[in-house]
Amino acid sequence: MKPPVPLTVLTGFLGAGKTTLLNRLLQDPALAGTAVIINEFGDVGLDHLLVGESEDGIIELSSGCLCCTIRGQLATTLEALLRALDNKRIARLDRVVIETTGLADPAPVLQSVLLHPYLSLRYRLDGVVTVVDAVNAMKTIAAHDEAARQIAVADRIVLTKTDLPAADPAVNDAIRALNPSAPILAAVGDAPTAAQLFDSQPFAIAGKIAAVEDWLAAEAHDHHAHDHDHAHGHDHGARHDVSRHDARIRTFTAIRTTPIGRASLESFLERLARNHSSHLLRVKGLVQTVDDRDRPLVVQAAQTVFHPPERLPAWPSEDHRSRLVLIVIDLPEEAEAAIVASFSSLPSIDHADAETLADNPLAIAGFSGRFAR
Ligand SMILES: Nc1nc2c(ncn2[C@@H]2O[C@H](COP(=O)(O)OP(=O)(O)OP(=O)(O)O)[C@@H](O)[C@H]2O)c(=O)[nH]1
Repeated sequence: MKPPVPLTVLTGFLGAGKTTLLNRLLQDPALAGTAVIINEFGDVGLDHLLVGESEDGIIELSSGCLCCTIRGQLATTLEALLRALDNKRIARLDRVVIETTGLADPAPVLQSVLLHPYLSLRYRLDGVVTVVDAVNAMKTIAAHDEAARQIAVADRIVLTKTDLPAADPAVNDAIRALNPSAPILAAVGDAPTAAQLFDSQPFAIAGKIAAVEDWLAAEAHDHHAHDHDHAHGHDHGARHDVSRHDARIRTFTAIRTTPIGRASLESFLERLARNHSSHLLRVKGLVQTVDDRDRPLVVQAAQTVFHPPERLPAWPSEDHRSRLVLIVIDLPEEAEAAIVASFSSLPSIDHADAETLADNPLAIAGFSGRFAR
């Protein structure tokens, strides 16, 4: 039998910086021959479009969460990769990286490989890399169990957003309380290399807090007892999701078919942040603006931190509609409908009032009110 293929799980809460890190790492020639499996919670996947310049080796698992309803799809995909390698349909498979959704509980993802009779022989769990956002982490750890678990199981931790003024210096201690041994590497400055993050010791429970063993054991029990059919306390999702996540968390997509004036977009985002800040977990989108229809803007927010939008050099797929994926908590349905309506019917005339917005005391933290050209 061929030597096992190293497999890395890349996790971290919503918007922490997983795709950004992956994009940078994939430019390293050491990672040629790496297959990337991307899973998103939103019902319109965007990450696979935002990774790298080509889609070679990028596999998008359909929407839903890897730790829940689509776990079977992960096993099928991992098996299909091995079959393609064995049948020489692909020349090499040097490594697999699985980027989980930000809401994924890592235990079921790990167990779906570790407990699988065939996959556990052909893949070697090389480690868990967890991305932690220095601005939002303290709040996130307190509010979402998954975020604490992602940190606790990590073999390597990458700390992002330490360059932002709102970065919280207490985050290191909070990480250490959950994970006493994983090296913490800063994403900013001397960014971690593939060699520092991959090929660590194989994933092991030793050195991790005792709860990690309990979570994995509980998951192993569920795995055998139910063959994982989201039976244990999962939300059977009235609106969009069938997952184990808090029923308070929802995702929806706003779509717009005509280009937006930049000032209108800025004003929309400003209102979104102002009116719904406590409900926003993630906003991510590709937006067609009036002034540059061929180069979409990538709009990004992690909770209340709106990152400066960036222009892509071209549309990454045939679909040129503006799409905004939102993941929200406790957002009333009427507010969701209002956001969708407002995004889809904004006036497309650009009022060019960016300066007024930049001076606005309600302007979005971390966002100058101006777009990069
Ligand atoms: N200032 C700053 N911004 C960062 C850093 N890392 C990531 N970002 C920004 O954070 C935003 C979200 O980054 P992503 O890489 O898309 O986050 P993600 O974890 O893949 O998000 P999901 O897959 O939706 O959970 C983007 O606008 C990034 O440019 C960092 O170290 N500093």
